Amino acid sequence: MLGRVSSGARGAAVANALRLLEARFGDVESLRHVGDEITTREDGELRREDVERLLAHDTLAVHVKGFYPEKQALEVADMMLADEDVRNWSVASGGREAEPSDVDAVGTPHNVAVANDELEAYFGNSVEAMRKWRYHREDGVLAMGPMDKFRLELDEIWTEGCLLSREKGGDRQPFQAGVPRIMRPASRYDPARWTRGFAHVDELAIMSPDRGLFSANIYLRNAPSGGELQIWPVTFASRWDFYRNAPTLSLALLQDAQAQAALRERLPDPVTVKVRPGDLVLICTQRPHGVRGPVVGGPRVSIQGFLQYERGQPLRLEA
Ligand SMILES: O=C(O)CCC(=O)C(=O)O
Ligand SMILES: [Fe+2]
Repeated sequence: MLGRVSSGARGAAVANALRLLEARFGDVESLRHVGDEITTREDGELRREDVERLLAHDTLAVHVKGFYPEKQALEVADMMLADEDVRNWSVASGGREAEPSDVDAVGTPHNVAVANDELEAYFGNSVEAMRKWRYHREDGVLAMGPMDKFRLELDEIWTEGCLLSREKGGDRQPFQAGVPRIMRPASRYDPARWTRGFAHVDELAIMSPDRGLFSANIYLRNAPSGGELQIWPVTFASRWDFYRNAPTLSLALLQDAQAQAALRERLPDPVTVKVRPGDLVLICTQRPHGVRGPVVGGPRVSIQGFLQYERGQPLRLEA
């Protein structure tokens, strides 16, 4: 009888097979994205045709300038910076201990709640956490938060609409639509720390036109220097393209200076998106992307939500 192979041994064997495959057939250059890079809208309108192009991987990003009023974006950013519930967005990657990341979150992102076994608190607080940014101004007027506007308008324009993801069991509580992200200048220079920004994927998977993981970011306040969104223009839509380049692509899961340097050397140069307070940018998070570092001179504030896409189903927003 054959002995059972331990999952660790199997993992190592698979990794080795993929390394051999890449040495023989890998060709990152062949993944270079063809077609449009950034779809930019100057009029503040989120359009169905633009979302369609993003989901079909015809464009690297949809950039809607002035989606949310700039003055209000700065006001909401100040509320976020003053919030007491700030925590570091650290999650373990590549089977390693959780490491501090260069991003703070206001409240708790879902993946952090999973890693820390805090799902009960996450779902107990998700509605309240969203309503924080839907607020009464001093003049008594009710203001809609940036993610509120995005959810409403995406629901209006998208064929199957847009919903919040919901808890599987329990009370079927909603996920949060978005989590505020704060990036601050490094408090000290640490030569061991990678400062150019973390080029990463949030999910490592073949880019299918039928399903995928996307994200919506609404920018609320910029740092004086650094903080642009960068996207590496590669598309891997077939199994063959994916597996024969898998060892290189998987470097985008590691927040490690050596892996980051190797990844940047092998990928084509990134496309840089300059954003202003109030801009909305939609991307596919399976394609390497990151925030250009170092962030210098002041904090960068944004709010981010993930969009789960499955053809024929409503889009699902979660964070
Ligand atoms: O903050 C940004 O500009 C990028 C955020 C990000 O990594 C994402 O949306 O997946
Ligand atoms: Fe990301």
